[in-house]
Amino acid sequence: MALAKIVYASMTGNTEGISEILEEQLKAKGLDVERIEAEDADSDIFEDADVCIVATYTYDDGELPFDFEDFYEDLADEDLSGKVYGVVGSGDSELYPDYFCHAAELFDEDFAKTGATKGSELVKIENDADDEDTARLQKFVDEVVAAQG
Ligand SMILES: Cc1cc2nc3c(=O)[nH]c(=O)nc-3n(C[C@H](O)[C@H](O)[C@H](O)COP(=O)(O)O)c2cc1C
Repeated sequence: MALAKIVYASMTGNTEGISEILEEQLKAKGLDVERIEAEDADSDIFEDADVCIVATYTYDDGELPFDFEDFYEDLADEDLSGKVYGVVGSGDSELYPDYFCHAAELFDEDFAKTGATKGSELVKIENDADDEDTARLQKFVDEVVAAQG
């Protein structure tokens, strides 16, 4: 069975909630799923995964969460060819219009350097996921799963 790993950082719970929705949706598609907090993830965490997902909020005017800094620095050096990736961001476009979900954009760019296949476009969510966002996440999961070889 294919293995999906979701690495996430969450300070106030919004991204954690998003990661839980993703877990549920991926399991419903028949995948094994592991959800790992960024602070517990080494850069080689995706080595045994078929589907690699990062979910992150953005901090301090476009910055990565502190817990993701080391992981992010090393990600582009990993060889993830043959795997599929997808990124989901949570942010606040009203308070931070110029940096909305910027950390998620950074991850999306870096994953492209790993040789992995982009399974779906980046999903940006306004704070916590509502029903509409859950439907967008379902589309994201459907596409990511379908992109596997
Ligand atoms: C100090 C601070 C800075 C933030 N900076 C940004 C930002 O630059 N861009 C953005 O989209 N959201 C920004 N946010 C909003 C958070 O990313 C957003 O509330 C997110 O849902 C938090 O996720 P979490 O509940 O998983 O911690 C900031 C929030 C705080 C408290």
